[in-house]
Amino acid sequence: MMTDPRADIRLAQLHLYVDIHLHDRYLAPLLTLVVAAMLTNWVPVSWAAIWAGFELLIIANYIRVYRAFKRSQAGASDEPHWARRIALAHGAHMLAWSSLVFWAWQHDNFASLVFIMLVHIALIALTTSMSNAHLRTLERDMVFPVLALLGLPLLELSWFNIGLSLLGLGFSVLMLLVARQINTYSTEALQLRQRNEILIRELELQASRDALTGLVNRRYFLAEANQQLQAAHRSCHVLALLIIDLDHFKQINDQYGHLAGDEVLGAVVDALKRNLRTGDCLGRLGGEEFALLMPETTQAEATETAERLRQAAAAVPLTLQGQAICQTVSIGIALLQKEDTSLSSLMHRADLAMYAAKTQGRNRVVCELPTPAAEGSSPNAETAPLAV
Ligand SMILES: Nc1nc2c(ncn2[C@@H]2O[C@H](COP(=O)(O)OP(=O)(O)OP(=O)(O)O)[C@@H](O)[C@H]2O)c(=O)[nH]1
Repeated sequence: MMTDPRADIRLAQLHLYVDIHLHDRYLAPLLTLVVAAMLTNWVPVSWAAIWAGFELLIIANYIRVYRAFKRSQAGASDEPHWARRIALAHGAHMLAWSSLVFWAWQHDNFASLVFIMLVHIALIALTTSMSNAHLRTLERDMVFPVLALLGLPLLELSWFNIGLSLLGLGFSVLMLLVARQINTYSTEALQLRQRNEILIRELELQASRDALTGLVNRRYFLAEANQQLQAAHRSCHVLALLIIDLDHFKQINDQYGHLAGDEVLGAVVDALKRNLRTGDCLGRLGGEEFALLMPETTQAEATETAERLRQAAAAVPLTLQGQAICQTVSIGIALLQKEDTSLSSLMHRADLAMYAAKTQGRNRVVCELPTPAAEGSSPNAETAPLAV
């Protein structure tokens, strides 16, 4: 399913926001205790304790929400939900700290003023630098600090308080502009990363796929087959390899042209694909030759599948220049033996079986003769002669 790339980026930004804010789990409780101790200069100890108690609960809650988000493996469509939950949980923290203005404010008390401004400036500076990763949450985080600044003149309507409020608001606006700029840069960086990931995925796909048929290419198939071969040896499982080759395909090209030949190749491969089991790997070795790797497959099962594929290819309805065409395939089967330490001997035997099918008239399946131990058991059998 396609997702909105901007939604993916917003989700990545929310992760960034949470990662940065998770540092708070050590610092915020400590700062809370220091500030509560200082608060006792202007409010009774019990009030400061209540403030600290609430704030510690709020910290525990937003860290719980952050962790739940990190564990949730949320997709891009869940981002608005988590952004709201996180903004709500962290908003409570912003409210608690912004409210210090009202707890500590005292008429004509210089120390209280310094405390308020210090806490408030630090709050705005920390918020804009820590929350800028996710713009919407940053804006929500800034609501309470700004409201607290606007509320200063309500405590005492004086030019001094109005000036402080304006200075604070000016500082907040400036910090917000800087935060937005940083957010623009981080968005660009995330977009670049996203584009790179898409390009790398496309390149990897192109490097492993055959453009005409969409099958895995020779290089990928051989790597996959080598891995399957080692795994089959380790677990003593049977493994079958089929080589599938189109019959008299040159005639199609010569008579109807290369484009028509491409069409036939595509149609035959589509028919083969429709008849595969999950777990089997069909690859294009080159030209009109294909290979099918069938893990945990006995000779009887491989022969049955090969026969099904042969019939499916021959049944593909093809019409070229008004003429009905029947494109057949010849299939050779080899089963993994204990002496097949590398893929080449197994492929060689499957190739020999396929050529035997060609020489015997094409449009048929040939399997190397099973030794008694090979059928339905481990790949520890002796190599057998070809059988038709
Ligand atoms: N249209 C098209 N033709 C291809 C492609 N790859 C290989 N071929 C052609 O496939 C033909 C293979 O011819 P041959 O190797 O003589 O085999 P054949 O005619 O199928 O005969 P047998 O295999 O003996 O039955 C050649 O004409 C190649 O040019 C391809 O991607 N598209």
